[in-house]
Formats: sequence, structure tokens, C-alpha cells
Amino acid sequence: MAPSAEIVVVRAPGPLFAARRTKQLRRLAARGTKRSADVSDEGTPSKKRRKSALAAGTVTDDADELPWHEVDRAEAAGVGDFDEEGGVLMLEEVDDVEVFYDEDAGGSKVAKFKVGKRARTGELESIKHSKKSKAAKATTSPSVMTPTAPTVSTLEQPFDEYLLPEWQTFALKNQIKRSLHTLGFTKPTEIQKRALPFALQGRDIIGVAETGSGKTLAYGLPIIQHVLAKYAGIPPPEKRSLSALVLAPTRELALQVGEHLRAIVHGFDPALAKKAGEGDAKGQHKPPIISIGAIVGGMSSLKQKRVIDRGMDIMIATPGRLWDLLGEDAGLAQQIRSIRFLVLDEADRMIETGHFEELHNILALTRRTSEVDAIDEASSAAFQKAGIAVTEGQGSKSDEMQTFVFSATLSKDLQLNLKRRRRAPPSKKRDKPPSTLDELLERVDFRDEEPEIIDLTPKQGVSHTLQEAKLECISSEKDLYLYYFLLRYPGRSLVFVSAIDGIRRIVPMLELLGVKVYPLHSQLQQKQRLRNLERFKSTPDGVLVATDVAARGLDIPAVEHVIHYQIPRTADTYIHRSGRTARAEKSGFSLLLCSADEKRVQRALLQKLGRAGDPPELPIDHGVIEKLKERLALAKKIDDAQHKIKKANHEKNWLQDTADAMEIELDFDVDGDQPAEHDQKITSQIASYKAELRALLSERVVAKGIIAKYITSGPQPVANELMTSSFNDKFVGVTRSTATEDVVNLVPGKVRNKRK
Ligand SMILES: Nc1ncnc2c1ncn2[C@@H]1O[C@H](COP(=O)(O)OP(=O)(O)OP(=O)(O)O)[C@@H](O)[C@H]1O
Repeated sequence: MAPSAEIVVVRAPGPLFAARRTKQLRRLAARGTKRSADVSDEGTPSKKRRKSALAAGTVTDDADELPWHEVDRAEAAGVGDFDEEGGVLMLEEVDDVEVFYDEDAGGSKVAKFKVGKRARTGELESIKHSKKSKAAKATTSPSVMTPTAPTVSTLEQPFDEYLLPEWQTFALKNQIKRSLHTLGFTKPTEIQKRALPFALQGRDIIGVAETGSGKTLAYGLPIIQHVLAKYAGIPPPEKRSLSALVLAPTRELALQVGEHLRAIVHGFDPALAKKAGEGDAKGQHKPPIISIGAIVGGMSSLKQKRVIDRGMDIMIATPGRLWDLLGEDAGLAQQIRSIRFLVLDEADRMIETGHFEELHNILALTRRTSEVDAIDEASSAAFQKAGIAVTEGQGSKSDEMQTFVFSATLSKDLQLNLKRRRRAPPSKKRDKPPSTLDELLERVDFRDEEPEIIDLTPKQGVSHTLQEAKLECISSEKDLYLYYFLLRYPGRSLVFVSAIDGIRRIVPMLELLGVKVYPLHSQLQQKQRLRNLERFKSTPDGVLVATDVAARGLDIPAVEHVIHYQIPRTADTYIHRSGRTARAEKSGFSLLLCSADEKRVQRALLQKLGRAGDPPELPIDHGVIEKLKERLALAKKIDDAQHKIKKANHEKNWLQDTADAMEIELDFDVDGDQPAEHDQKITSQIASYKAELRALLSERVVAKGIIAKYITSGPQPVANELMTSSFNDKFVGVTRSTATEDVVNLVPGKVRNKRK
């Protein structure tokens, strides 16, 4: 009698898998479409391609008719770890078959299969076989394997393509799709849609798209896909060789890119992700399936050297620190010469950060030996000085390297120049390093004859979900209007100032006013920078006051407002600063605080941004402004007094320290003519100001025209709004609304009365 068997068809992108079984096959059955078939002895799975009478385009609901062929190594499809009871006899696959659901006569859902043209030609099979033999050859000796490391094959579980229909057209691996699904990225963003097909084909890309549009994954997914393919079926070696180098302008951005890519890797298999990096029961360390490391300044370089020694698949680095470490690690330069991917994220900002030469020298390592000036004289000298063992003419060994340049702001001229240059013969040897971004990018050795330029910059430069506005005021009242805005429109807000001094003044003042405020600038220790960023991220109505170190690339969830306390110096800076809000299709608000003496700069900025007129003015409730002045005046008094004491103490300490160092005794009192009572007087004054301020802060601000005594019956009764939640919880008599609503609803010529 013919053994009774059952076919379990598993829907997955790419090939379909069928496991033939004689016993219970529980795991797959839970995922797949199940049907029964009798398999006679003759029909028992054969090693050869089975004959099928189905022509291309035929639709069938009988899975057994499909042109199946056996998979050599079942574990490559993720079913190799079946329990013994599962009793898998063999695994078969068929490619180029589309699965869809249809209704039968009774209205029930049935799975149907549409046979593609290539399914029967054997073309796919031969490609697979050649890939397999390559993979088999690439298998490294067991001594360099980590037996406990999860292999890519164990993660290659089938993925239900129907969960992510909008990603279906991209030939991404199942693990990646599973991650995208876990992260809730149901569809690719426009830049991802446009860039991925080229990137996955091995092309070079220059991608320009608005802030927050998902550029990181547009270049990150092809890299991850490549590393996964590299380890297909084999455990990753203990020491990884570098596949990709991502260069980013700031430390925070580099760390963030790392997190972003790691989130994809973690999503491959949440269970494995949890274990990755942790010791197992025997205390052995499980390396991650893809190792991603950040090499940035401000953090222990010793630790980073150890990470480099261990090897990683993807390195995200700031040019300064990478250059420093290149000089200390002879092997690192060689690794960079062999990378498969080079990414310049926010390249235009990189040249502004003062690491232009380092960047130029690092790029020299990625130029091919065949290029006329693989390593120019300037770089050669720099390499020599840094003790890096690379000499002229010794550029990259990798002909296959793909280069991705991404930014929200790359000028059209630059894009054109790059295109033209590819058609022109290689540039002559230069002994001077480039001095502009154009020159620098012209010297990137794109392997592609004509890199694909994808320019999705919106006409306005900023995200289409951003509402812009301005507020004109006198310079000395900027603090007042800033405070007003933060109270009037609670929500996570990022305030950009042009200089660190501004942060040092604004942050203590806002702190005294009870605002949850954090500073971010380059003179803070890196640990403090990251801590402040974390606090800001986790405080829904937190305020970050930052210099332009935070303008680029930072992806902080739900930033509602960006306030330009001072007009940015360039249009690009305005675009990037504003781009910290209105990300990933969310709405956002950007406010330019503009004083009379900045008017000229503002006009130039708007012209550069191609704007016909000014952005709309933010309406102000002058009734509450007056009340806030009192609070602000007190906060300033306290700050000034505290500053005075600090300064006096500093001077006293300095004098005493100097005297101590010189071993002399001062023959006068360091307190001079400012005795201790003076300090005490200031201290008690501070205490009384603080008490006064506390009292003011404990009450809601009652707008002018509201008589608090007659809250239920006055000329503008506000009891109703107190009962409903439509009031602003900081101001009495001011309705709750967003800044965007107030600007959009403002009818020109008629100032809306926001009071009830
Ligand atoms: N396909 C997607 N669907 C939904 N969200 C996505 C998708 N891809 C990326 N994101 C999210 O969008 C946000 C912005 O992405 P990303 O930081 O890559 O933007 P960007 O274009 O690099 O911005 P910037 O120019 O400011 O650096 C991130 O929080 C990211 O997780």
C-alpha cells in the first residue's frame, strides 16, 4: 500500500517550501496551508525535478502539480532543526510561483498557485546550485567558527509575504521582512522605494530626500542583506571582516545609525536577539548574527580598539576618531581597503565639522589602485605621519564596492557635477587635498559608471508635514517669547541657538521657571551629551537647548516643535534643524524667532530657501505675556545673583590656589571688601526671590480680562472650560490648541480671539 503522506506548503517570499511527512509535523502546519495527498512509491519524492504539465501562467489549486524540486540542505530553509518526532522525509521547493487566495463555489477561502515563466525552465535552479557551491567553498574551517553562534540559516524561517504586501516587490530576505513587520514599517518610504531596487542590484547611489524620510534604511537594508547572504548557511566566523563603513558627521548620529540598524537585526528573531551578546548556560558568549560597531570620539578609545580587534561586519564612524584609530591599528586600513559598502551619511555636514582632511584621507583608502591618484601626495604624507602602512598607489582592492551618499541637502549643481564627472576621464593627480564638498565627492571613487541619482528634495526644502512660522520681537524679549511658547504649546521641543554661551544662559533660566530643560553642545562630556539626549527622549514635554551639533540626522521620537532662537546661518542648517520634527510623515512645527537686527539675515535665508514671502506670524496672546514678564524678571534676578556668587567664589579660590601653589601667605583677606555678610545677603535675597517665584509658578496664569474672583460669572466665564479639558492647563482663559492650529486658523487681517 502506498504510504500516506501529507504536504505542508509554506507561503514565503521567493520559493515555496513543501515538507513531506509521515508523522505529525506540528510547527510548519501551524504556519502553512495544509493539504493532503497520497504519494505512491513512484511518487515518493525523487531527487530530480519532478515533471509538471503546467504551463507558465496556469493557475491551480493543487500544490502537488507544481514543478517541485528537492532542497539539498533542508536546514538552509530553516526546517533543519525539526524535532525527531516531526519526521521530515525531505524538503522540496518551487520558485516563481505566486500564491493568492480565492473563493470557492461555497464562498470559502482557498489558496491558489500561479505558475511563473521561469518556474519550469530550470534557470532558477541552476543559479541556486551555483550559489550553493560557492557557499560550500566559502565555508571556513571549524576552528574559526563559533559553535554557539546562531547561524543565518536557523533564522531563515519562512515569512508570510501577505503581512507586508507593499514590500513584496523587493527581493529582501525573510529575516529583514520579519523585522520590518515587527517594527511596524508596513510600507517602504519613498526614498526606500526608489533606492532599494538599485542598491540591491549593486549600483552606487546618491540619494537626496527630506529629513526624516527613512534614508538610513535605504542604505542600511542592502548592507544587512549582503551580510546575511555572506553568512547564509554558515555560522559567522569569530573574527568578522568588515563589510561596510558608514561615515557620519556627529557622534550622536553615528550611534543612532548603529541603533537603527541593530533594531533590524534584533527583529530577525526576537528570541535570538535577546540571547545575542549574552552568555549561554555554559557561560559562552553568543555573538550577534550581524555585528555592528560604532567608532566615535568622546568614548573610550581602548574599548573601541578592542571592538575593532574582535572584528565587525558594519562600522559606523565619525571621521576624526576613525582616523586616530587608523594610526594605531595596522590591520584597520587594510580592512577598509576591502570593504564592500561605503556610506557617506550627511556628507555635506561632515566637511563642516573640521574633519575634512581625515575624511579625505579615509576616502583615499577606498579608491582603487588602478585610479591615477589612488592615494595622493597629501594623503600619503598624512598616512606616513600617522604611521599608517599604506603608500601611494595602494588604494582599495575592492572592485565591487558600492558607494552610497545620502543627505537631505545636496545641491543640484553638485549632483550634476557628479554625473558629468563620471563621463569624463579620471582626474589628474593632485597634490592638494580638496577643499569643498564638491571636490571631495568628485574624488569618491564610485565603481558605477553613472551612480544613480535619486533626488526627492521637496521644493520647499523641508518636510511636507512641517508647519513653519515666525515671530518677530525685540532681541531682549526672545527669552520671554520662548518661555511663552513653551508654556502655551506644551510638547517635546528643541531650541536651537547659535553659540554655547546662549545655552549657558537659557538653560538655568528655564530651569528656574520649572521647565524640564536639557543642554546639548560640543563642550559637554560625551556621556553627559548622551544622558541629556536620553532624558529628552523620555520626557514628553522636555526641552532640549542645543547648538547645531543636534541639527543633523538625530531621530528623536515625537519632537513637536523646533524653535530657531537665532536665525540659522545657512539654508541647509535651517532645513536640518527643522527636520528634527515632522519626521516619518508625522506633523511638526518650526518657529523662527526673529529680532529686528536679524531681519536682513532672515530675508536672505528665505530667499535661499526659494520662498516668495515670509512664513506666517505666530499669533500671540498678549494678555498672558504681561503676566509672564514677572516670572521671567524674577528668574533673571536669581540667575544674576547666583552668577555673582559663583564668580566671586571662583576668583577667591583662584587667588587662594595660586598663593598655595607659590607657597606664599596672603597678607589680606581673600574676601577683600566683600565680607561674608555680603554673600549672606545675596544668598538670602536669592532665597526670597525663589520663594516669590515658587508662589507665582504654583498658580496658573490668568489672562488679562479674566476676573479670577468671578470665575463662573465674570465677563468671560471660564468655569466651562475648567470642567471640560479644552483649556490650556498653564493659562486660565486660553483654549488648548496646537501651534499649527493657531497659525493655520489665523485669518489674515483678523487676529483670532483665543479666549472664550
Ligand atoms: N518604512 C518605514 N516605515 C515607517 N517608519 C520608517 C520607515 N523607515 C524608517 N522609518 C522611521 O522613520 C524615522 C526617520 O528615519 P531616518 O532617521 O532614517 O530618516 P533620515 O531620512 O535619515 O532623516 P535625516 O535626514 O534627518 O537624517 C525613523 O524613526 C525610522 O525608524
